[in-house]
Amino acid sequence: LCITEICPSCSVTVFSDQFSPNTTSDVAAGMLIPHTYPDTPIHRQKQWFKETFTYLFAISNSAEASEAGIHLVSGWQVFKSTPKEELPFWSDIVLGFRPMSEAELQKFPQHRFGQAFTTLKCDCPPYLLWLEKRLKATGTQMYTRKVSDLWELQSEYDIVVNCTGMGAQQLVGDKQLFPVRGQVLKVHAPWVKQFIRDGDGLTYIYPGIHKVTLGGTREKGNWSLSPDAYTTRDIFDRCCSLEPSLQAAQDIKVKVGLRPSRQCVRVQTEVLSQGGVKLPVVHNYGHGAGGFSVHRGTAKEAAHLVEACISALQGSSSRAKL
Ligand SMILES: Cc1cc2nc3c(=O)[nH]c(=O)nc-3n(C[C@H](O)[C@H](O)[C@H](O)COP(=O)(O)OP(=O)(O)OC[C@H]3O[C@@H](n4cnc5c(N)ncnc54)[C@H](O)[C@@H]3O)c2cc1C
Ligand SMILES: O=C([O-])CC(=O)C(=O)O
Repeated sequence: LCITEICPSCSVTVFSDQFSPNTTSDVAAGMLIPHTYPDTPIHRQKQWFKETFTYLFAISNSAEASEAGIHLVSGWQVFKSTPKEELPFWSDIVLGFRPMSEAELQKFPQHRFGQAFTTLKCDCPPYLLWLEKRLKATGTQMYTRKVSDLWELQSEYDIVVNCTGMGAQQLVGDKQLFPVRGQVLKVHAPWVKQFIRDGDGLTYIYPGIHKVTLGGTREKGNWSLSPDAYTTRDIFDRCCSLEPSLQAAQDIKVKVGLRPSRQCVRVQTEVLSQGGVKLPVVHNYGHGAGGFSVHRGTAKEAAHLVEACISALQGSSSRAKL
């Protein structure tokens, strides 16, 4: 979508072996709370988050909000002891960030410190379907197809953009990319209106428009997409200890996804070459646990890399195909 906005003269084709609701992004809670990428400079991560927050905040204030599944949500991040970094880098981007009061902390007898703020949440899959609709409206073609080698696209396309998430491990042999398995529950508990996140990142309660997401797990190197019954019970118990009213939650569904994790998101141009023929590839994958929080920022940066590739394609047809 960003490419169609930044490079409007391009024709864009999307190939994917899975579409919504069968992607990792469909499993996510979709909360805008960044995760830090250790090898990406903080100013770049902050810029990605700011662009994403600004973009979604505008949608949340528009008549599109409910179809797009974007809404503001207030709540608390609570800690058993005061964290080293009391002010995270994103504290001036979310709204109304402040330390929790003693009165608020009384709700969490096992926690000593907390941060209250308002952020945005994307409800998935509605947000993904809304994006798909907007993309189709630009004339973009979408096909179900698994790409086994980027070079197979060379004869038909001038530039390839690789947004394959965990699939990049096989597709481009990226050994720095690893899965971090996450299991979550989606439950019916419409009285829960505030988000609650344990600062250790393991337990969270995120109310969406129709369902509340209860999490979670972080299992590095585990490729299993099968729900685990013991883990379901454990997540439920942990969430009930933060919000006891969840004991009355109904209609519990279990979902599992593999976070495409890396020390840094790979937003980068690479020029493949075979027998003197070149194929520019713009990579945009490796968003780990924070893809929703930075998706618009990384997509815009990738689209600017595409723009630069188009400028570099001198002598080729004036109408670049992606
Ligand atoms: C349990 C859980 C909770 C999460 N909660 C949050 C949250 O609250 N906030 C947040 O910011 N992030 C969250 N995340 C992280 C977020 O889900 C990911 O960062 C994000 O979904 C990654 O998006 P992606 O488009 O790169 O990958 P995907 O959604 O996996 O999309 C990749 C696409 O590429 C396709 N593909 C792959 N290989 C090929 C190939 N060879 N040929 C053709 N197509 C291919 C796939 O079919 C798929 O459609 C969570 C993740 C999990 C698992
Ligand atoms: O950590 C969170 O708050 C939710 C999330 O992004 C994840 O489970 O990956």
